[in-house]
Amino acid sequence: MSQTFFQEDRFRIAEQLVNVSRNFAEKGWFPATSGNLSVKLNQDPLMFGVTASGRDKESLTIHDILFVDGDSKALEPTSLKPSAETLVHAEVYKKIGAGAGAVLHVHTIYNNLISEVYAEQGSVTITDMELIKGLNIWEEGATIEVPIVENFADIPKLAAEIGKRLDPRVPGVLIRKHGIYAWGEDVAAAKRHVQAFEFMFQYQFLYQQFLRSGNAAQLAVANAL
Ligand SMILES: CSC[C@@H](O)[C@@H](O)C(=O)COP(=O)(O)O
Ligand SMILES: [Zn+2]
Repeated sequence: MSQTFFQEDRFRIAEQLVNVSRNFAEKGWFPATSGNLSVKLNQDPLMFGVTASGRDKESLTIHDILFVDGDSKALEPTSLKPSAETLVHAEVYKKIGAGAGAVLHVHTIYNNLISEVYAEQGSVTITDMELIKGLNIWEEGATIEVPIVENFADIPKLAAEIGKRLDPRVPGVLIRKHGIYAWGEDVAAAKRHVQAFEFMFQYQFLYQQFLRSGNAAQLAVANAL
């Protein structure tokens, strides 16, 4: 990769990350500086732009993005520290290849709830929802299994466990009581995937709660009258 290409792309990439960061921050998907974002520059050798650790995503700027290699080492001198979870991004890029051009990580109430409710099963099954098409899965009545991994504090271990569970058809992995990592071939696709997952997690959690509340039985009786 030439230095010119790198210089031209870094600005474009940083701007894309800032835009998606502001959008998700408005939804409250980055509480307490949580979350991290990246865009791939090159697959082999791996190079990507990633958010600096501990940044408030509501006020992210292009100066909060640094460029790293597959071992999370900065590609150029910088005072910025890469996200503590940079190795997870690298793992997704290495394992998914061309299908992962951007990786987005958010912490939300519903992805945390759903990851805990289905933790013992090791995955959450989502079936026959229109927004599965938002993941670019078009078959009628499709079913997906979103993997759930334990929230290991050891990041190399966390990255390795995520790597073992990746399914190229399903562009996301939940971490138990932590959040989701989702990816796509570019930032727009990764953003769409995060939105689709979050919608489906919220629906699934609330629907299960509705079924357990007894309202479903009342509704069935009312419909039968
Ligand atoms: C502020 S708690 C969240 C962190 O522990 C981590 O999970 C996270 O998502 C952000 O880490 P960061 O190093 O800022 O990229
Ligand atoms: Zn996190």
